[in-house]
Amino acid sequence: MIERSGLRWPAPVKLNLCLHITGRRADGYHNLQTLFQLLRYGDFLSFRPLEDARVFLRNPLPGVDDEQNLVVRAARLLQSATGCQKGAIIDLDKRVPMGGGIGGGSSDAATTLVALNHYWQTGLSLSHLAELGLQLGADVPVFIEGKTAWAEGVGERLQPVQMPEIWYLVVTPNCHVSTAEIFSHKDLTRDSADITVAAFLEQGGRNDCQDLVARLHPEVRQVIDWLNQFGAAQMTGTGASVYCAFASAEAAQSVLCVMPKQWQGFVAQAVNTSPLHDLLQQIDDTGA
Ligand SMILES: C[C@](O)(CO)[C@H](O)COP(=O)(O)OP(=O)(O)OC[C@H]1O[C@@H](n2ccc(N)nc2=O)[C@H](O)[C@@H]1O
Ligand SMILES: Nc1ncnc2c1ncn2[C@@H]1O[C@H](COP(=O)(O)OP(=O)(O)OP(=O)(O)O)[C@@H](O)[C@H]1O
Repeated sequence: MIERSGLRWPAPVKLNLCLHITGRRADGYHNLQTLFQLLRYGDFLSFRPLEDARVFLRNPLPGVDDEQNLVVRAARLLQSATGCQKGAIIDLDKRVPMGGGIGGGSSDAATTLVALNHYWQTGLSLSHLAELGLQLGADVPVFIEGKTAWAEGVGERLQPVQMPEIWYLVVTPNCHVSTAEIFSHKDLTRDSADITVAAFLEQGGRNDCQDLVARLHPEVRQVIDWLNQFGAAQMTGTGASVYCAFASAEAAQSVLCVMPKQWQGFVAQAVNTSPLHDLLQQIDDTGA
């Protein structure tokens, strides 16, 4: 175990390069097909392990009770799944918009499971951690497995895919879209035909939630229309963020520079391997 103080654990975000809803399960959850594209951009966490079972979050999030924070919930879940009696003081450097459809909270949870599994020496495999993480959210497993991937089921059946490491501009309007509300809306399209990953790679795909979200939240429509001037804009997850691909960082940055000020935006590179896994590799290489 490495206990270097100041080790910063990345929690990268994702884009859904398509989101096809193919059916509704008996428990109300939806089966989907999506391409999870990981980005080199996200939150950072640091951990100080404790010899007793207390879990502290040093910087609470506005509007989120510490016990509801996915970071604390992930730590408690690992304790209860393994019987581990250790704890941690956790620093969360929150950089990404909350509730934006880019999986920020899910990625924080995934990084917490992976990091505490390391510090507490609980010895779970990544696939066991991914299975645990699914209890916290449908987007958690992909961040634990750490590969850009084609996903089925509710997002837990993952097949790594190599995608071009191009650049994305991601724009988040100032409105909140509830994932549960969109998935339970009567007008949501739930009968998309299953396609193969090869068909997606050849023809691309769409986001089945996009038209509904844009109708319910006109600001999302405005972002789509604005970004469409520069390329093919698409919404990620259930919104509210919208993205557009660029061949270079400079091209994406030049559009960010003229973005209306009422929106938040960032430019990030697409990556096939999560920065979290780059760090794990570095830890391995330096002889943990
Ligand atoms: C839209 C996506 O972001 C695509 O990556 C995910 O499918 C959503 O993942 P998430 O935010 O981790 O969602 P969860 O916290 O698991 O679920 C939030 C709510 O959305 C609905 N939900 C979510 C995922 C799914 N496949 N079907 C659903 O019906 C459920 O009502 C659930 O109560
Ligand atoms: N560490 C956390 N970071 C962000 N949100 C959190 C966290 N813990 C709990 N939450 C709650 O989860 C909600 C959704 O957060 P998140 O940023 O993951 O949404 P999202 O980007 O839409 O995710 P997804 O794409 O997985 O649907 C927030 O509105 C907040 O109430």
